[in-house]
Amino acid sequence: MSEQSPEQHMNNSNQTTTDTNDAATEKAFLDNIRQSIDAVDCKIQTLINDRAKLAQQVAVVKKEHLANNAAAATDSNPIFYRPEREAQVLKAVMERNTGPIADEKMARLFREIMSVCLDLEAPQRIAFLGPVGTFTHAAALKHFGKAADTMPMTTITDVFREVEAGTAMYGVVPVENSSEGVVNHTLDGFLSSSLKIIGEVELPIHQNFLVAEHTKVDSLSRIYSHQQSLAQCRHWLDVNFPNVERVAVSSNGEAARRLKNEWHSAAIAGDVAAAEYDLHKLYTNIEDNPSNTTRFLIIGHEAIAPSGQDKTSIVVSAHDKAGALIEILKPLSYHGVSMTSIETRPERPNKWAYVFFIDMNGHIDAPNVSAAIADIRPLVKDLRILGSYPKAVL
Ligand SMILES: C=C(O[C@@H]1C=C(C(=O)O)C=C[C@H]1O)C(=O)O
Repeated sequence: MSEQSPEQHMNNSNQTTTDTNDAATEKAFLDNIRQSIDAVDCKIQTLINDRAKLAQQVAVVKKEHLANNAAAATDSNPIFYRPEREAQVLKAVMERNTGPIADEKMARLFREIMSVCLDLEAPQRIAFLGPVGTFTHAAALKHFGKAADTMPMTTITDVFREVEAGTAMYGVVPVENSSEGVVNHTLDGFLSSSLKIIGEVELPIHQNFLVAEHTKVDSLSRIYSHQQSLAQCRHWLDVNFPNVERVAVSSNGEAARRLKNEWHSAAIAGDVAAAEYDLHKLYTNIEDNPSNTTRFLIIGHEAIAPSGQDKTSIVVSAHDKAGALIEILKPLSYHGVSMTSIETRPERPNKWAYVFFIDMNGHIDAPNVSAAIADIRPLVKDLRILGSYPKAVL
C-alpha cells in the first residue's frame, strides 16, 4: 500500500465522514419508511385474518343450510365454492382500485386471498389436464388461486371422469386456442357426460426458452416442447436455433421435466413449468404471435347463480334437413341474445349427423335467454344446457 501524506489522509477521512453521514441519513430514512411498512403489514395481516374468519362464518351458514334442507339435498357436502360471488368480488376490486397498483395485479392479489379463505372453508380438489407445468395447470391456478389442491390428469377424459366420480370437485380443460382452434376432445367430453360448465378462464400463452443450471447452451442438440408450442415459436426457432433438432413431446410440462438429466437440451414452456422444474428462462415471450390466447372451461356438478355478467352454453342436436341451423339461430336474434361462438361436432354414432355447441351472452335465468332457449327446443332433436357461468374476470 502506498504511503499517504497527512493532507491526503485528511481529505480521505473527510470524504468518508460525508459518505458516512449520507449513508446514515439514507439508513434513517429507510428505517423510518420500513417501520411504516411494518405497521401497514401488521394491519393488513389482521384484516386478512378478519376476512378469513368471516369466510369461516359463511361456511357455518352453508353447513347449517345443508343440515336444515337435508331431505332435499342431493349431496352430503355443502357447496363452498361460489364462482358467481368470486367474480363479483374481483370485479368490485378492479372497479374501486385507485392505484398505483394496476387493477389486474390488485385483483390477482385478492384472487389469492380468496383462494386461502376458501381453502379454510374446505380444501378444493381440482383435476386438470396435466402433467404439472402445462398451460392448463397455469389456468387452474389462475382461476382457483394457489391454495387449491390441483391434481394432474393424463387425458381430458380422465379430468371428466375424476369430477364425475367426485374424486375431484372441479376440473379444468382447454377448449380453444386463438391460433389453433377448438379442442375437440373437450367438446366431445360433454356429449358423453352430464357435467356442467361452471366457469371459464382465459390465458395469454407466453412461451419461454428454458434451460437448466447444468445446460451447456453453446452445445444444444435438442429442443423439447409440445408440437403446438413448437409451431407457435417456429419463426423464432428458425432465426435463433435453425440447426438444433426440435423434438415434440406429450406436453410442455414433460418437455421441462426432461431437462433434469440432459445437459445438451432446452425446452419451450410457460412460466409454471419453469417454476415447477426450477429452470432458467433464457429467453421470454418467444411466441411468434404475442396475442395468442387459450380459453379453458371449469367443469363441475352445480348450477351457478347469476353474477351479473354471465354466459350460457348449450349443445343442440339438429334435425337433418335444409336450413336447420338458420332456424335454430333465429330465436337468439328475435330475443336479442348475442351468440359468442358456435362449433360443430359429429353426433356419434350417427354418421353425417351433427351437434352444435352454442355460447351466448347472459344467464339462463335472464328472461331473454330462457325465452330464446324455450323457442329453440321444439326445433331440434335434443337440447342440453351445459351451464350458465360468470364471464372470465381476469
Ligand atoms: C366466503 C364465501 O365462500 C367462498 C369464498 C369467497 C371469498 O373468500 O370471498 C367467495 C366465494 C366462495 O367461493 C362466500 O360464499 O361468500
